[in-house]
Amino acid sequence: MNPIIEIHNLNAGYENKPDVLKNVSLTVFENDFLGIIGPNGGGKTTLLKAILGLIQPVSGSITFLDAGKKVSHLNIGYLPQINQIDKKFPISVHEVILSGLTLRGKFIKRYTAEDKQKVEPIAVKMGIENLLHRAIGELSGGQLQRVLLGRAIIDNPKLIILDEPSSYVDKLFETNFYKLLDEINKEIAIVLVSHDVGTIISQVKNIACVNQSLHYHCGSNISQEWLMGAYDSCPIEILGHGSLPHRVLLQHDHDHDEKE
Ligand SMILES: Nc1ncnc2c1ncn2[C@@H]1O[C@H](COP(=O)(O)OP(=O)(O)OP(=O)(O)O)[C@@H](O)[C@H]1O
Repeated sequence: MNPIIEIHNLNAGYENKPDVLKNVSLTVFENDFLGIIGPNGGGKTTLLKAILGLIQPVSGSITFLDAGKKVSHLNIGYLPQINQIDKKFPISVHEVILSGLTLRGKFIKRYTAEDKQKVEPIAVKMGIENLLHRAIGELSGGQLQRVLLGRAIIDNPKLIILDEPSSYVDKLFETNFYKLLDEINKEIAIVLVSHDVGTIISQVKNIACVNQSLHYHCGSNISQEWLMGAYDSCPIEILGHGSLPHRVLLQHDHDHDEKE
């Protein structure tokens, strides 16, 4: 498997909190489906921001690769948490999907007719072609999620990053959404952040737990027992949640097991 992102000994954070991520190393592969879990405030979003270039590393490196060769840039689609979207903003589904196309390198910063033609096939793929002219304020949470997914993939990215995609949608939408992600994953690598460990277990190929440092767990065939063993230094609260195992990682400290 070819790596597309290699992170080595990354230290990153914010001006007033520079040590959110400590010594983080991680590889994301072509067609990977990597689940990122961890407690609130553990640094999951900060890791995504570092990958997206929204914050600069204090030290360490993030390298992008294409067919084994280092490249300066990787085309990454991002699907934000839907509570970050202002649904009152007067914009149509068509416009939101179109806005995922980068205008980088274009002399005239305007979408062409050719660009606009790319929207409909994406909407068909997402099953929202009948919503193209609706305002986003008229959509359900699940429909908006699909619109944002369409926006994330329209520019043919190598990787899409999804931050908590199943929050605020019901179980049926969630199941259908993950079927869609499986389809997309045949062509595009996915990094998925979720608090729902049950969802992560049933969907992803590899898992990373971020809590200042990062623990990587390779493989998709993860049993409850495996998870308990792998996280023996992290208190995990087990909750009943339909037929899926559902756990919440409580605040824990990876420095502790590194010293052992
Ligand atoms: N812009 C910022 N400036 C300063 N500190 C920040 C900033 N954004 C996040 N933090 C802090 O960095 C730490 C990690 O936050 P981050 O959002 O990466 O965690 P998370 O794992 O994504 O959390 P959650 O699961 O709650 O979304 C937290 O202590 C948070 O308060």
